[in-house]
Amino acid sequence: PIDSILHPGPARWKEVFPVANGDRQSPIDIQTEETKYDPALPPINPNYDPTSAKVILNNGHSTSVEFDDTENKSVLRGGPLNGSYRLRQIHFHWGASDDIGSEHAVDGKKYAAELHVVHWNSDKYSTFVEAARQRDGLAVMAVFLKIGECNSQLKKITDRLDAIRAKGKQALFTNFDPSCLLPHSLDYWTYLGSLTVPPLLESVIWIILREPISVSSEQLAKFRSLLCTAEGEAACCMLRNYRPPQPLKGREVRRN
Ligand SMILES: NS(=O)(=O)c1ccc(-n2ccn(-c3ccc(F)cc3F)c2=O)cc1
Ligand SMILES: [Zn+2]
Repeated sequence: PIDSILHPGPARWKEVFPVANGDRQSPIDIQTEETKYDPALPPINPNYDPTSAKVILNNGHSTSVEFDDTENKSVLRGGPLNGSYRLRQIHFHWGASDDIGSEHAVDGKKYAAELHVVHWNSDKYSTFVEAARQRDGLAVMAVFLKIGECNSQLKKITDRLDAIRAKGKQALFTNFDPSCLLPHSLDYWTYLGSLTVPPLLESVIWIILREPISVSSEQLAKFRSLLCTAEGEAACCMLRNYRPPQPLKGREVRRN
């Protein structure tokens, strides 16, 4: 199963998922001097209903908040997107220390962590799984987390992590609008890429917000105390879960 390949780490994923060496893999290191200003790019327009939030879970390689995506209650529109992309889940990536942890990098600089807000094209496709196999099927908005003040909005998540320490555990988590985790500015970079975790499908329109949000060192430590093992197994902490930057292979990165 996918879990067993996750453990050896990103270097061995290509043995099971040849697309790991594909032409539009993620994450990437964004060279800001090479990004192209596109005056035709409109603002992004997230519109989330807090009652869509359902559960917070530990899936063994990250923690995610899952949303009800059976109707168009929480959607992302605008930016590089054609039509509505329905919110499915949010999750995080982090590292073993505060100086690394993000998946995307900016001019070689990595942030302490990265939030991913995952959506699928509900105008053209009927399920997430179907959309995940299409070139324009998914849209993931990425937000960088930098070490600083305790983030009171993020506290709603970090305070629940002790209830889902073991892999497979979940807890009710509703009345949550992920817009509360977005920075003041919604300025972004955008490029065509992939899932950064197996099955590494090349179906993601990436929207990377240029302004980071803050996270305190103590909050970040709580993510690292999550376990990638189930209850009853020898405990193993989820110290890192980021994929390193992948070759750009001629792709363009645009900015609004
Ligand atoms: N880090 S990320 O690029 O945002 C990212 C990486 C991997 C996934 N991912 C992996 C498996 N799945 C998945 C879950 C349920 C399902 F029915 C089908 C999937 F592909 C998924 O959404 C989702 C998001
Ligand atoms: Zn992710």
